[in-house]
Amino acid sequence: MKLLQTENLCKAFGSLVVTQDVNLTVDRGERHVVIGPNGAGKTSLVHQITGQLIPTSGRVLFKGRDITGMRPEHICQMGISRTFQKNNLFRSLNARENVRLAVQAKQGGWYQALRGVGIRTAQYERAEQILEQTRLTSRLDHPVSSLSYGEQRQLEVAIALAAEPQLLLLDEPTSGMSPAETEHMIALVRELPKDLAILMIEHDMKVVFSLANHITVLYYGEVLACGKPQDIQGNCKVREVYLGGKH
Ligand SMILES: Nc1ncnc2c1ncn2[C@@H]1O[C@H](COP(=O)(O)OP(=O)(O)OP(=O)(O)O)[C@@H](O)[C@H]1O
Repeated sequence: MKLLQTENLCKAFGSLVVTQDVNLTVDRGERHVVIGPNGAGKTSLVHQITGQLIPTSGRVLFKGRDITGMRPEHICQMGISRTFQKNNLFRSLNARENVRLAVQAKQGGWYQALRGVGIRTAQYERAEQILEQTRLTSRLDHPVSSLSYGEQRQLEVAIALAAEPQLLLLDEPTSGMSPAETEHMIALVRELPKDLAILMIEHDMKVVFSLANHITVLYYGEVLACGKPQDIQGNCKVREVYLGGKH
């Protein structure tokens, strides 16, 4: 059974069809990157998987269960977590507190918050482990507002990991980054546990070919091609509409 499967997924905003019969699968541990020109429907596709958008038709299956149209919190609890194109951090809190709150949310929110100091200590320990995993140990006590842009994006990944996902969705994790920050993010993603599946939207071809073991190309909401990186690189249609273009 596939970890994630979309079946003939369609989404229209009025007469604008942004997802058309998309069939996509992700296996456990797969590093799957979705590419496509601006406006191809990549973010809309991810929003339908994570419940931010309800598909017009078709289904999303996670571990064989139909999750189509479920609420985002419920989908997250089931094992899919995500980052966004723009970050969602508590800017006045430090990195450790941001991640601890995410750990607390995973453990049951307010009920757990009332259960005392022992629980909170364990949450801080878990937050520190995740921040080490995302290369932010030296920034534990720094407020978000003092972190560099690249570090803030790393913190977003840390918060998504706090939900202990089996599938992590990263929406343009390197957009706006300097070359050095991009290299750092590539290394961080490479170091994530091998059994964690990742579905990533990315424009930077260096990042795509550094990380992907599977690529889906979207074009006007449809899957233009799907396969291993070497197949995509050699695909004439893809080269014509995408890789050979300005992207
Ligand atoms: N809520 C909405 N209402 C109407 N149209 C929308 C909505 N959200 C997205 N769209 C349109 O859907 C199309 C696909 O947008 P989407 O953001 O999914 O593309 P994308 O491939 O992620 O683009 P980019 O690479 O620029 O982020 C665009 O034409 C966009 O304007």
